[in-house]
Amino acid sequence: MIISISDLYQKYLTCSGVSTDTRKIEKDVMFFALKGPNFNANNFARQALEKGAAFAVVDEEQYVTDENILLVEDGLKALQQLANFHRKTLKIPFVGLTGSNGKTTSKELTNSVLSQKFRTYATKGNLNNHIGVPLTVLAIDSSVEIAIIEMGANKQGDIQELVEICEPTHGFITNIGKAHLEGFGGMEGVKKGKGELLDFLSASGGTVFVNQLNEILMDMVNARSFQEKIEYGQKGSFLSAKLLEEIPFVIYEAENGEQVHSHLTGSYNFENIVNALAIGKYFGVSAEKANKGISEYNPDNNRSQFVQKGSNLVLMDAYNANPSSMSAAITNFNNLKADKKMVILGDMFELGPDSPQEHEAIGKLLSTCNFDYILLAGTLMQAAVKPLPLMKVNYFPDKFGLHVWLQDHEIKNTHILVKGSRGMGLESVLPFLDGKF
Ligand SMILES: CC(=O)N[C@H]1[C@@H](OP(=O)(O)OP(=O)(O)OC[C@H]2O[C@@H](n3ccc(=O)[nH]c3=O)[C@H](O)[C@@H]2O)O[C@H](CO)[C@@H](O)[C@@H]1O[C@H](C)C(=O)N[C@@H](C)C(=O)N[C@H](CCC(=O)N[C@@H](CCC[C@@H](N)C(=O)O)C(=O)O)C(=O)O
Ligand SMILES: Nc1ncnc2c1ncn2[C@@H]1O[C@H](COP(=O)(O)OP(=O)(O)OP(=O)(O)O)[C@@H](O)[C@H]1O
Ligand SMILES: C[C@@H](N)C(=O)N[C@H](C)C(=O)O
Repeated sequence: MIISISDLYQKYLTCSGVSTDTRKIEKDVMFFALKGPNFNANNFARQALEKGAAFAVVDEEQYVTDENILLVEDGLKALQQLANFHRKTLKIPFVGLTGSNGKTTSKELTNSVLSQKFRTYATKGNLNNHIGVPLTVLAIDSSVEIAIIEMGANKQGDIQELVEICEPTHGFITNIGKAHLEGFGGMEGVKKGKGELLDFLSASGGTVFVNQLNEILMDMVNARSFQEKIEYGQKGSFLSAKLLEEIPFVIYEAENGEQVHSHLTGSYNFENIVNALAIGKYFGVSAEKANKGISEYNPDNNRSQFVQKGSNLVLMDAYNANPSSMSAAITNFNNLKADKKMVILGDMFELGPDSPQEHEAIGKLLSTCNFDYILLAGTLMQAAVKPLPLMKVNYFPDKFGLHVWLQDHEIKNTHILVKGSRGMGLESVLPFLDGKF
């Protein structure tokens, strides 16, 4: 018999957590069997119990072979409904955020600031989709005072689905950029899709935060009405900070006059910092503590991360790439003072019909920069070569050619930017960059 969500919730309350993967299972969890492109996890229900799960939730009756295997109509929907059921029991602020770029960094910074004063729970890593958001919500226990939920999308409707699960009380959009253009159907589609967070906050009496310096976001916010609107970024507004240096690392002057040194590079990361400062101030975190939260945050996972390789300093930004973040990273790197500079750039995915012109635009931007080496990899990046006839460019249709080139050329005392879409996995170049070849 199909179990109701409220009965499932009573069982969840006796569990140590929730898991969707028998390869990473922990004792006494509730295992949800999901279906994906590679596996039907109903097949792993018994294995989940054997590995220590307290219950396994399946959506095909033939797998109900134990009293602790529970049947639901649809495993994914049940996971989402359970998360929302749990959400409704948590009477705490939920800060929801989305945007084309800077979500993870803004989320980590916001968490770092708020955790100076509160017990917080923030999305782990990048668990930001229709599976990741429910898992995040279900990991929040009653000791948590503020939740920070990152929401990702690659098409319209995604954010709508996520806000209905996590019901944010507060929220902001980091920015609107040229990311996932294929699924969103262009920039207007991105605005509409990301705007689903604003629609929810508007309809539910929530609080919106908006950086006044971002005209697109201001227009989107001003097109809706909100119970509470917190505008920041400009002198005289709710909160402002002054960018003093952006490269190699952002240094800013805070409202309390402190000069704060961050571990983040580029003016684009200053925007992420200001988001976190505004939210911290709203929730009553003192300026000193908020600044401490910002200066303590050090990026990892290949997002704007400086790595020393022999005599070379590598700016690893290979977690993802799209026209907005690629342009921001190139422009920032161009401003960096160094004797020798190299860029290793890979394809940007999910751009649909705009892909050739967006790659070409990156070539045009590179033609205005001053780099000693330009290495471009991937079939899409070929379009970036055209605007660079007079420059010394090395183009490789695949990573193999790029690796061979790096093996054959001894690169020393050079600053190197590495950026490309996740699917390119450009972190593979790291072993070739320590100048030992
Ligand atoms: C469904 C799932 O969680 N899959 C993960 C799994 O994939 P796998 O290759 O093993 O195969 P299946 O998906 O077919 O598996 C089905 C289930 O079977 C489980 N299972 C498998 C084998 C086994 O021995 N035991 C098992 O229990 C399995 O765990 C499945 O539950 O493993 C992969 C490797 O770890 C994971 O990568 C895969 O995760 C998928 C992709 C996923 O969506 N995970 C979420 C928890 C998540 O939040 N992932 C984020 C990335 C989110 C993201 O891409 N965000 C985008 C925007 C969102 C767009 C949205 N519309 C979308 O389509 O997602 C952004 O730009 O930010 C992360 O992992 O970082
Ligand atoms: N405010 C910003 N504007 C433009 N680009 C940015 C901004 N913040 C970060 N980036 C770029 O995007 C990269 C990824 O940052 P981050 O992981 O914070 O974004 P994200 O939106 O979470 O991406 P994803 O959802 O793919 O993880 C950074 O390394 C940087 O190149
Ligand atoms: C990894 C995923 N969240 C993402 O950002 N995809 C784009 C297309 C990328 O990899 O650059």
